[in-house]
Amino acid sequence: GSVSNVSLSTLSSTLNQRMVLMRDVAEFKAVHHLPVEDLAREDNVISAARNEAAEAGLDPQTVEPFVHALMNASKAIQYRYLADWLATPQQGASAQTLASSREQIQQLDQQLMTTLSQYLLTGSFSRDDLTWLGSQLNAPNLSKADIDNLLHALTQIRRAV
Ligand SMILES: C=C(O[C@@H]1C=C(C(=O)O)C=C[C@H]1O)C(=O)O
Repeated sequence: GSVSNVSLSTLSSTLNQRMVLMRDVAEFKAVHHLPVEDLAREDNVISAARNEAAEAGLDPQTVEPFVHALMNASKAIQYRYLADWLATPQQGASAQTLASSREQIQQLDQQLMTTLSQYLLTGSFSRDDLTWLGSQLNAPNLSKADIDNLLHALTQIRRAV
């Protein structure tokens, strides 16, 4: 129905926005010699997402694999940028601060949970919807395997009973 079509396109654009932010995150980390993986931050992202999921009427436990898949894709995107920049260094880099990127990530994650909850009101993910969603994910440096992992994790998300 039209409600789920709207939710699905919101879902794809929110996911794209989150993954496009990874260029700034990678640039900041490159400039400041910070590692891509930050496990303390990942713990915060997971617990915030669980809270937002519960708030939005989702089963928080079913959201965790999806958030993990999202963070794996986010790290893979950053590693690919860093690898490319070894051969072609960035000139006059001017990324926003990591704190500001993380604020945006937090808001996008909240948006993801409310959108997912709305979408799942009308049923579970159909094969066609997953195919369409996969075709819309177009952030630079996102691989086919990253997309497959994300889509698989999406199908595990349930509304709270
Ligand atoms: C995006 C970042 O890089 C990695 C990916 C994270 C994410 O996708 O939320 C969180 C922590 C890092 O392991 C970050 O450091 O904020």
